[in-house]
Amino acid sequence: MASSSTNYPPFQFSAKYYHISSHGGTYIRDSSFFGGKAVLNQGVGYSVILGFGAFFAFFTSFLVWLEKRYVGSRHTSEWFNTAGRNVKTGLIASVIVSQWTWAATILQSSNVAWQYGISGPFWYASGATIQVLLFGVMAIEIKRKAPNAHTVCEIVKARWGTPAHIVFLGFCFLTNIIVTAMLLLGGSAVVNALTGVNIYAASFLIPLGVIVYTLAGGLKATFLASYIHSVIVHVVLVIFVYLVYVASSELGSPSIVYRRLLEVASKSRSCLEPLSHTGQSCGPVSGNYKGSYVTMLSSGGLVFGIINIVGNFGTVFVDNGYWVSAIAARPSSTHKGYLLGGLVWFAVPFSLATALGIGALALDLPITASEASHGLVPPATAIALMGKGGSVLLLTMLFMAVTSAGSSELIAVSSLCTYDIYRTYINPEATGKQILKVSRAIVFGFGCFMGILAVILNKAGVSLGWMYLAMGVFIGSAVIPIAFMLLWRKANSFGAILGTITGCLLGIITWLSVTKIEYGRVNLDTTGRNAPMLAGNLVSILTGGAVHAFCSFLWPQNYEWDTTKQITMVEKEKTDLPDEEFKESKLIRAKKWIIKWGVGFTLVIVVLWPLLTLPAGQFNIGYFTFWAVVAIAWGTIASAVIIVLPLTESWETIRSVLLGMFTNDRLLEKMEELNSKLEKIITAMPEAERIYLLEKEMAKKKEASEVEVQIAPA
Ligand SMILES: NC(N)=O
Repeated sequence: MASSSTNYPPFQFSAKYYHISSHGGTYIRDSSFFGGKAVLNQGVGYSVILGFGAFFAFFTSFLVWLEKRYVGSRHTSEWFNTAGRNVKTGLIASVIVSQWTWAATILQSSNVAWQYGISGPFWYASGATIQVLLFGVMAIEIKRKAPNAHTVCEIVKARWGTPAHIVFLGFCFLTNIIVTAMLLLGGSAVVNALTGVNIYAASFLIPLGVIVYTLAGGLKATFLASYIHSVIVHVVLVIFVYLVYVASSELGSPSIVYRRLLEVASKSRSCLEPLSHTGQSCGPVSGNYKGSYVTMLSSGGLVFGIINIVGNFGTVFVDNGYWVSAIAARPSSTHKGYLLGGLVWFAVPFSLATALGIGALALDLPITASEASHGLVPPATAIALMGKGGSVLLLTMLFMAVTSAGSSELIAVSSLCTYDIYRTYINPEATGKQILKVSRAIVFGFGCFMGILAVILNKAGVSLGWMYLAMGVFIGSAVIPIAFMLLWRKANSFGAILGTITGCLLGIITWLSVTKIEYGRVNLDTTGRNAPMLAGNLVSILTGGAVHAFCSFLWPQNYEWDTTKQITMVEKEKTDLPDEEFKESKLIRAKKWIIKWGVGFTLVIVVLWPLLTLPAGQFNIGYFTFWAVVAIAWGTIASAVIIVLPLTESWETIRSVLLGMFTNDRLLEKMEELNSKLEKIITAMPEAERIYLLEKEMAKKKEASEVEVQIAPA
């Protein structure tokens, strides 16, 4: 029960996070959860980083080798950078999920749950799902308007020329750098907190395994690895969700979690020193209806939601990685892959943070604001509920997220450098071999740069939470111009350049000015607060779009995508896809489909769903239980789909590989295939058929006469 006395811990269930002062017998809340002490030893940390890294480097390279040997993929530069443009819905969805599951998805979503209660995970998930759903429209437009492109910037250059190309190349690189920085900041902070591995060593070692398997197999290796990473992330997600709401002896049911959430936020709770410390969660939540954690009426949650929407438009639309995945997809799969990927991904922040972030509050853990913003809420809950096992599970999940998203960033940067710098400005006649060599050199170079960048940011004291909120200020201005590029024929080059640059500059000026006006000083702490971040994010994205639209109305380009359709491949690949796949009428139908479902789901998850929750005010126990059941069900169904679908879809390929590995049947099948192809070619050419039949006849006669010679007595 709550108490205003300092002689008792406020709740029995969290008494272990209080200690008795050495003089005077008063209870003091622990000043932090981790207290600088690692739960696991360094050996475990190094084993996870190096062991998993080495395992995936070996395993995915092996899978790619199997595919080459038994399925017959040719390892050209096109294959390295586009995976043959033939990837099916399930694998594309799994790639999107793993590419979009960052360290922040696991860590920052629980941080906002810890700050704002149930609205935090909801706004994290919905505010970062809609971009993926809507990108499905862009994905289908790439197939229609730039079917041979390798990167987004190739399309920019083909439509708007060199100056725009250089500007957008800069923004795309900035996006890759920001995303990579967040991956390593979150990854190194958690590895350091859980295992004591030096934070700088972790920053350098985490990218190592990723570099190796990306080098070995290019995009296809990252796709195969992504599937395995997605499976592991989802299995661990389901474990944690069931642990908090079903199985744990400390929590274990929505009703217990609900009651605890009311108790820890109650007005009567004393939050004075030493029963709580500045920055720890204690008592009513400022900005929430009735100070409650169980309400969607949260001003902080809503502001975070808006910042989240803006920032994530930048990190999808301006991240070449999503364009590369769309390019790699087969035309009939691309839009469905993005829709399915978005809906499955929703579960990762929503279900996981509704479990681990809300769980941290319900357990009344003495987490500090600094620990939370460095991403340590989920590991704290995992440790509190499962001890060392929980921290190993969380570490594994996080490592999977960081490495698979990291490898997609490596490929994104490598294809930009290769096609947009090397092939465009240095060696336009580059052969496939040269392209492949440059792609690999960039993967290695950027991988090393990732490590150095993380060390610099860690030294500067930048946290994952700060970076996550600031990303939209820097790159948001490029979002609308990039979307216009494929969607609006009037959109002109001048407006795209002007809008993108002025939007970014005005966004940064607004962000820093609001910080100065509101808080009087500009530093990492004050610039990271909600009000300046909201202003900077909104000004950046809206200015970019408004300036571009204004200029395009004044001087419309009236473009018909003829030059984007002329972008060429390096090696002309033979495609296994039927012509039907590229039919304009089919692609138009696909576009209508994704507009209907993408926009429909967007409206449901950012407008309808939150509106429906408002009349509930502070949730009652039934409403909260329903909310928890939705989180459990979404997590479970999404996990089942993303694990099973890619397997069933690729069953033929898996069967081929297994047959090839364990029997000679595959060899015989291949020979039969070859034979029938040869026959088809020959029957299509009457002259060749005549010679073929003549030679066959002669061979028969020769064989018969040899037999006669052998039978005839000497
Ligand atoms: N990918 C994100 N925004 O978690």
